[in-house]
Amino acid sequence: MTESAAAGLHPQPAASPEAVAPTKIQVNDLHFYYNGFHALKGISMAIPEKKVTAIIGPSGCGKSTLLRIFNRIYAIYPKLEARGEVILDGENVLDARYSMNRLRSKVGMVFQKPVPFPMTIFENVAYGIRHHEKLSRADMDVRVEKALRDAALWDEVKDKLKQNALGLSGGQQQRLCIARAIALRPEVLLLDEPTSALDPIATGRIEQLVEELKSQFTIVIVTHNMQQAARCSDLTAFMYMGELIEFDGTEKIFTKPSKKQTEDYITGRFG
Ligand SMILES: Nc1ncnc2c1ncn2[C@@H]1O[C@H](COP(=O)(O)OP(=O)(O)OP(=O)(O)O)[C@@H](O)[C@H]1O
Repeated sequence: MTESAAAGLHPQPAASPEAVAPTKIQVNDLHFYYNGFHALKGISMAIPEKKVTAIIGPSGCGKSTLLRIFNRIYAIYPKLEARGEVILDGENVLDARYSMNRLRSKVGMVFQKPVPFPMTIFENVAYGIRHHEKLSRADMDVRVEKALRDAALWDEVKDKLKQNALGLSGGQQQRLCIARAIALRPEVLLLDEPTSALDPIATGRIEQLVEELKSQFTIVIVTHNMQQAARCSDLTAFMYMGELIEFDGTEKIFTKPSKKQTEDYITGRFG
């Protein structure tokens, strides 16, 4: 733990019923720099296991940056730098000795725009599994079916598994991307504005899916849509200009926030 976190300079949010769950990811005094630009400033938070944590805040406040640090996407760019700790199950994933392969198998990510690979629906799911495990054909069939069922897509695609995934609708493509991520059996699922390219019906389907998946995964979702955060998360973090302003149970954030900045944002006074 860093000195400032150890000294309690970044106190954890007050205990709320939602927060009473084991911590899956502990963030300690996290700072992030884009080529010298200080994008995250001393973030500390405890993300509970098998709950949905939403990250909200105005454009440019650092939501996506924070999410991407959880699976170290930035590490491929030489001038980007993270300081502090992101402890996943007791180990700091920012430590260069923490293997990228291991991190990717524990932490899955789904992006804003669904990007299926230009291959069959079946192969989209099987491809990543093959990279990590050697399965028999029969076992692979079972794994792919389970991932597609868990992503609530199986019934719609079971008769066209050999068709190109690019022929699916946007909402189906996003559920396929979720299937692809969960097929690797991650423990944490990161969703970066997963519905911003979708219509309201497809959005509702994904929100319902998030609710169903939280019994199996720890989910962190970045969203611009406050109604979405209110509908589908247990905890909500409000960020502003690279700082974590408030982090608490979603109901409390939306009905009785402790900070004026949070209240101004959720009541639409800025942002
Ligand atoms: N590749 C980059 N290089 C330099 N600065 C960046 C880069 N990516 C993001 N930033 C800056 O870091 C800050 C945080 O960006 P980030 O994308 O995390 O915000 P966000 O809250 O997710 O925004 P949005 O809601 O618009 O997606 C912004 O000031 C942004 O301009």
